[in-house]
Amino acid sequence: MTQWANTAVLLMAYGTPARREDVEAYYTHIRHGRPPSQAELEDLLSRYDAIGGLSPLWQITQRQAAVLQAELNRRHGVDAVKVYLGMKHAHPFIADAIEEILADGRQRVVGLVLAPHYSAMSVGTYLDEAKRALADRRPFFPVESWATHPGLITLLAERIQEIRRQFSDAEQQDLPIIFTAHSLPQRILALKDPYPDELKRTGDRVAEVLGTTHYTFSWQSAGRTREPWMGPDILEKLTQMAADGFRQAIICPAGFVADHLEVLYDLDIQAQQHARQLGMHIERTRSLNDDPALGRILADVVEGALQHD
Ligand SMILES: CC1=C(CCC(=O)O)c2cc3nc(cc4[nH]c(cc5[nH]c(cc1n2)c(C)c5CCC(=O)O)c(CCC(=O)O)c4C)C(CCC(=O)O)=C3C
Ligand SMILES: [Fe+2]
Repeated sequence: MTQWANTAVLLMAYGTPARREDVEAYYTHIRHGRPPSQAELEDLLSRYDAIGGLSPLWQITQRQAAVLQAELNRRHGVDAVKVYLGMKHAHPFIADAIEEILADGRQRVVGLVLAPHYSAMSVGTYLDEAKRALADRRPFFPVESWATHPGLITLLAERIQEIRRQFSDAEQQDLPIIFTAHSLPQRILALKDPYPDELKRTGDRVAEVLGTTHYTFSWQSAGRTREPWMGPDILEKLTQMAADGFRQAIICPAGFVADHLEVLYDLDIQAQQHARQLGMHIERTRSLNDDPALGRILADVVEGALQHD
């Protein structure tokens, strides 16, 4: 029998700078302590400017914690399972959240990342940081992946159905779906990292629910580093599709659960502009953000992690 009382959910997300003055420190943290060049910093600042100055990610992350908390309260009573936010690259950091959890006297910790697809380089590093900070002081129940949770599949399928209506009847006759996630350095492939397959499993299941075979995959938002990153990048993908005669497509950024720079800039500004130049009509699916359905999915995932306690 699972004991719910005194459980903590360490809900982890990327984090974003709270103020413009914090962008440099944030970027330095992402780069493992190496400060960016002036040009790199200005490039990042100009992308934030293009989406209105800063990212809404932190506000959305807080609302996502709230919908999960509401669902856990409904299922297990108020305060039995309490959600704590820990960011990878901004305040409150993962280690800060762990200290708060211990100070509150919580007896077990579920580690859950707001990204559905496991990679040792993404979700794996959040879980490693949580484990390091917890240092065996409480039992830890990590969630590695929720890529094929049935609720996630249904929700993404609904988001795709919803965006179809933005296209004319004629366009809907030939409307491929492009599932995207954040690119990672190519070296993860040599390590047999599950990440590409994780995204594929999500896309395959969503397409199956929609009853379509008209879909493909692409990576986006590759980092500005010297090493090669996984492709095809979404911009190359659109170029290729235009060359193959496609005039429209739906982009479903299945690797992300919130509106942030990668969605609002890389897709809504950069990819849109590229598509216009190619004469293509593209639309992206609405982010999950604080949809109560996301709260139910995350609550299921938390319960699944504790099943064997
Ligand atoms: C896998 C992955 C996810 C998805 C899973 C998850 O969510 O964890 C993700 C999400 C995000 N990445 C974000 C921001 C950035 N990521 C960067 C750079 C990098 N990302 C990487 C990986 C990922 N990142 C990597 C390996 C680097 C290179 C690091 C290096 O140099 O060694 C840079 C540096 C500049 C640039 O390259 O653009 C920025 C500004 C924001 C917040 C944006 C906002 O504020 O709204 C979000 C949600
Ligand atoms: Fe990133």
